[in-house]
Amino acid sequence: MINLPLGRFIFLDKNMLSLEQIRQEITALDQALLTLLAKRKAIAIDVARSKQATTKPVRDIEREQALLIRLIKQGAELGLEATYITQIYHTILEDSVRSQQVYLQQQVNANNNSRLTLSYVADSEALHAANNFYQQRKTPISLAPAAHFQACFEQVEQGTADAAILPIESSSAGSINQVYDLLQHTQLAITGEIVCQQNHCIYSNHNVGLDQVEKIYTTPEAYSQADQCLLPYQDKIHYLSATSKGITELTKAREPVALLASDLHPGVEDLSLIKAKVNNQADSLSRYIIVAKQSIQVASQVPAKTTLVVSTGQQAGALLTVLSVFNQHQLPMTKLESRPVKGQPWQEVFYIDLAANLDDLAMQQAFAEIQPLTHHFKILGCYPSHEVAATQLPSQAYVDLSLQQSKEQDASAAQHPLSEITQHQHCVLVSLQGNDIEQLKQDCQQLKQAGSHGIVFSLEGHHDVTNMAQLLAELKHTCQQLHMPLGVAITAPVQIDAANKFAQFATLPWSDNMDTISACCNKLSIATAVKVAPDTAAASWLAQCQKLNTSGNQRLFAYINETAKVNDLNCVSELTAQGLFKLPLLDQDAITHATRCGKLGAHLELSLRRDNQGQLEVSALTNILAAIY
Ligand SMILES: O=C(O)C(=O)C[C@]1(C(=O)O)C=C[C@@H](O)C=C1
Repeated sequence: MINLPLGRFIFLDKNMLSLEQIRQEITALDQALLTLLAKRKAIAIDVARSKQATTKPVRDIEREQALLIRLIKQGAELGLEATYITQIYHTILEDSVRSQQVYLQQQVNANNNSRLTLSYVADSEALHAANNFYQQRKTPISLAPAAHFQACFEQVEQGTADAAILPIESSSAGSINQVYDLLQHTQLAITGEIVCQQNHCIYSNHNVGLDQVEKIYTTPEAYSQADQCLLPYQDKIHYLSATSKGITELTKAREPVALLASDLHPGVEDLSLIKAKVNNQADSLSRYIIVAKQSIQVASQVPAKTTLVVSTGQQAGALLTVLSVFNQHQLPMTKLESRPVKGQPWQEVFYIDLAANLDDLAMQQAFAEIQPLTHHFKILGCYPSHEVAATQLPSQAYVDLSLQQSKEQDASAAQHPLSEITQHQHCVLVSLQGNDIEQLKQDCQQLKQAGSHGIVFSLEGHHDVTNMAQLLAELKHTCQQLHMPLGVAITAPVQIDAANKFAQFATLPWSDNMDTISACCNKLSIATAVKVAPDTAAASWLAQCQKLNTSGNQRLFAYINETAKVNDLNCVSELTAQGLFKLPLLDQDAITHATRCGKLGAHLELSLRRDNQGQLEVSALTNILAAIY
């Protein structure tokens, strides 16, 4: 029998009570939870005060890891899943870090929380980002809508607004050139950044499919973030200068028409959602900057970014010389953008973001060194970095936790077919195969309950494009509902289009015919892991790796079968150390290391099979993959 969490038994007892009574109990529990969360948040400010005195950085990753491990252990005793705990605590810790940063920033900038007039382009999702940002700072805002980005700059320069929020880049469509060009000449300073997730969706005035709509309205910016899904409907696309105009068109039209818009755009909530999350990339992030007349200081405990603009002239190696100064002072560059200079054909200025505080000694030294190397050099601002990356646990911690838990499990639970997953519940991808979608849906549900983090569906034997698309569309839907990533194991080029459309990552077998594998990788737009062949000679490793590296897929990984010979591992490690094997290699060491750096989560891949009686069984550990999706 599956080891049911304790909570389920309590739930059965509660069936004896009326729904009303149970809901009252839930309401009381929620109230108690909120009171505790508010207390925790208040204590975070005490921590910030103590850090102000000791100048310790706000973030303490080791403390967070220890806290998560302790909570996962305590949670397991209470029947709570590890993923449930880590998800909740990532949110709590993010809020704690942000609250501390806001407090420390207010100390160094003497912020009095008085009302601020914020300029923004009226037709944009920026408002949503700004509301969250200023709410956290307990700063009330009045809005000053502007018709375009230039008007935002003008309002702040002329004093009719205190600050402006402007989009600067999106992770799927790149930089917003107009805003970069306006930064070239402004006297304003960048005082903040906001990064937020954006989902583009298709809305309509009728509840119909895309085939039935006559027109699809979009702005060029929105289109560039979701063009792949609209390729079959090119003749229906109508461009508009603003999404709000599209909303007006949809309200006016009698016939079915559609609009591509961000789900954060005001007004979309009154339309029918006909296709959700159509972004070319699953996670589409938008980055905004805040500009104001006065630059700000960033407290030394808070991670900072500094943005500057330089021009170097066109002599050979000029930009390289400037960038190498940052390298020598170990100042990480997070963004480099070039823009043409108006009136000077083929001359360019470079915008550089550095992950460092302007007051750092290394920054001051670097700036002193680069000034003589540049024609033009201006600091656009130093501001708190918005990103608070969720702390990952080292994979060894997961292994220790599952070993400890498996020891504590009674013998009958250990014999359950899915107990292999339960034992590794924090780090498992399960591969499964088949044709029967109902059966597959059930399997996914069981796997989720047993603690699997995701699915790798084997496409072996699937060649019919239409059937494959139908099956994967359903599987994707099921996995989305279960919050599990869907990967596919590709065995033939005909499966690639469906993989790109429905899966979050793909695995490919290593093959002697590297041209075919390389061609597959080239066409895959999702993260792709290529399984490493056993017993390969060093020269052949290199040749294969070079082929893959020229495939054009930027999210390519090699991964090693756990049963690979020690010889293979040594050979690849040696070549990697010499800088010859350039594909990121996901062996156990790499995963542990990456997880420690908070970059990748470790996942073990198990296989799900059915025995002759149709009983589920999980094979022993087969592969090790990292969370590349
Ligand atoms: O203990 C600290 O140093 C804190 O700042 C508190 C806290 C937390 O909220 O638990 C928040 C941020 C740190 O990264 C670690 C823990």
